[in-house]
Amino acid sequence: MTDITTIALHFSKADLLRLVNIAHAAGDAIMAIYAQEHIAVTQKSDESPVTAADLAAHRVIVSQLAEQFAGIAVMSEEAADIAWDEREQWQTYWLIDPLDGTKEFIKRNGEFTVNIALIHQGEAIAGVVYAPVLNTTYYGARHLGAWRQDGQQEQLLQGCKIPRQVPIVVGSRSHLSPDVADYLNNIGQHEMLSVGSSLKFCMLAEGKADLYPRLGPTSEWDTAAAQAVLESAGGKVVCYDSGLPLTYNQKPDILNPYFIATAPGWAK
Ligand SMILES: Nc1ncnc2c1ncn2[C@@H]1O[C@H](COP(=O)(O)O)[C@@H](OP(=O)(O)O)[C@H]1O
Ligand SMILES: [Mg+2]
Repeated sequence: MTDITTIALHFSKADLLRLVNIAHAAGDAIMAIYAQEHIAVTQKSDESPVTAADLAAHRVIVSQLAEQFAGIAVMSEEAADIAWDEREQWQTYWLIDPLDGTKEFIKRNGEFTVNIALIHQGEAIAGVVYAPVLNTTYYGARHLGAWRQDGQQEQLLQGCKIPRQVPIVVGSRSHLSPDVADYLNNIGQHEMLSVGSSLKFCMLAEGKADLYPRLGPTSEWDTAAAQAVLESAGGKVVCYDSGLPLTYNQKPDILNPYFIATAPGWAK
């Protein structure tokens, strides 16, 4: 067994807390830019926005991962130009979105996150999602569980203990698609919450919502860390068409298929 496989298969709570510290360091870099009066925004080739905060967080994460978990490949939203020929060989790698919810960051509503996931054989097996403005961190790993940390306090995530009569659905604040609107018309009575970034998955993990239908585009780095948190809490993320779990690095295209994420205990 190689060292890398050992890390993936024996990922410990101590390893997870090291990842949390890396996400917090990236959050500090983001907040230094958030505090500035003017935030310069550049459009990427796909017309999505990028700021100095995305790039600063990327650099912090990549350098600290290399220091603390040497030898594991990294794919980041901010360094995604890696040929399929090369990455299809990867059994284990870090998949990161240094700043998910860039539009929310620009709007300064706090609903943006740092995301670091460990992918092993196509599955998101560990992940950290940190919302620096909210001072809240969600983290989890398969076979360990999932937690929420506010300051020093840590709470185990297990979804909602008592099923709700009227389900709460979460959707994107900035990218709600017509397909989601159609889906919602067909699910009967529900309450709708609009939230930016990967926080939506975390709300399912902590029992604040029941369902997150994403019938619109996302990339693999948008979902991996939060999927790891949600699944470690007992929830699910499945492809809308196939009903199979959402997987990573199984195809050249980095876009995810449409998916449905559900809270622990969701049975409808
Ligand atoms: N047309 C599109 N193609 C690919 N990804 C898209 C997209 N529209 C939105 N997204 C993704 O949705 C993410 C934001 O999620 P939400 O809408 O749930 O807040 C964005 O992450 P970034 O902010 O990291 O770019 C972006 O990657
Ligand atoms: Mg993103």
